[in-house]
Amino acid sequence: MTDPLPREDFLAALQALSSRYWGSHPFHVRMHAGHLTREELRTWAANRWYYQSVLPLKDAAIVSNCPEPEVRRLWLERIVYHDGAVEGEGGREDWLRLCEALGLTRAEVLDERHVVPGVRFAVDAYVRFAQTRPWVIAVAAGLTEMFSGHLMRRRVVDVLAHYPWIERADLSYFTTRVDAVSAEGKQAVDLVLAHCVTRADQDSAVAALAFKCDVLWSMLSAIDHACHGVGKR
Ligand SMILES: O=C(O)c1cc(C(=O)O)c2c(n1)C(=O)C(=O)c1cc(C(=O)O)[nH]c1-2
Repeated sequence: MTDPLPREDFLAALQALSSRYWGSHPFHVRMHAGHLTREELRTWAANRWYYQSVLPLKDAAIVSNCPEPEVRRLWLERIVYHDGAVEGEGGREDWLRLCEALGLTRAEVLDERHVVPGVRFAVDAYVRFAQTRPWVIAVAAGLTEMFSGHLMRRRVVDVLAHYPWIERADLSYFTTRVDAVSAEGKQAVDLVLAHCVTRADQDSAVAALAFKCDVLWSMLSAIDHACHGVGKR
């Protein structure tokens, strides 16, 4: 059997996947350069809504597969973060407010009429992954959060600079999320490093993170195609 990687090599193998992260996807590049139309931003927001809306289902799948009470306790906070402790609060609500600021009605976001098949397929694959794989491997898939803090910070600056009709308050999803996502990324990486102790588990964790990078990349490709009239039903 192959020896496990030393902790720093395992961490480096995970971090090396940042090159496959959706930060460099052409759609994000165009967004950050100010090249998207209002209609394209609306298509993005309505489609990404589908990702936002299923994150609690993904996290609940991790909780349901995890025998460790201290991990379950930590992970429940993620569900509450997105769903809010009460109606009208939380990440979900902040995303809906962003959609409204971009000119979408709540009803057309909630009924998912703009969600294209490629986005649904990619996002559903992420939920299915969490339902069917060991909890720590599903946690490893979420390690894209390690890369997202930097991207979100840039997004707020770039969007405010290039789309003058968008106000800072409209971006509260990102301004609120940015610290939480960095803390969650740190928490998740510590769990993965502590619980993936065999080489086989380490390899599965790296493969899980590569899979998640592909999920995110595929989502944006489907959104990009939809903006060009391809892939819409
Ligand atoms: O704006 C972004 O670029 C971005 C990326 C990611 C990510 O990398 O998965 C997440 C988020 N945002 C996010 O807001 C979020 O709540 C989140 C949860 C997860 C996850 O896999 O559990 N990723 C992300």
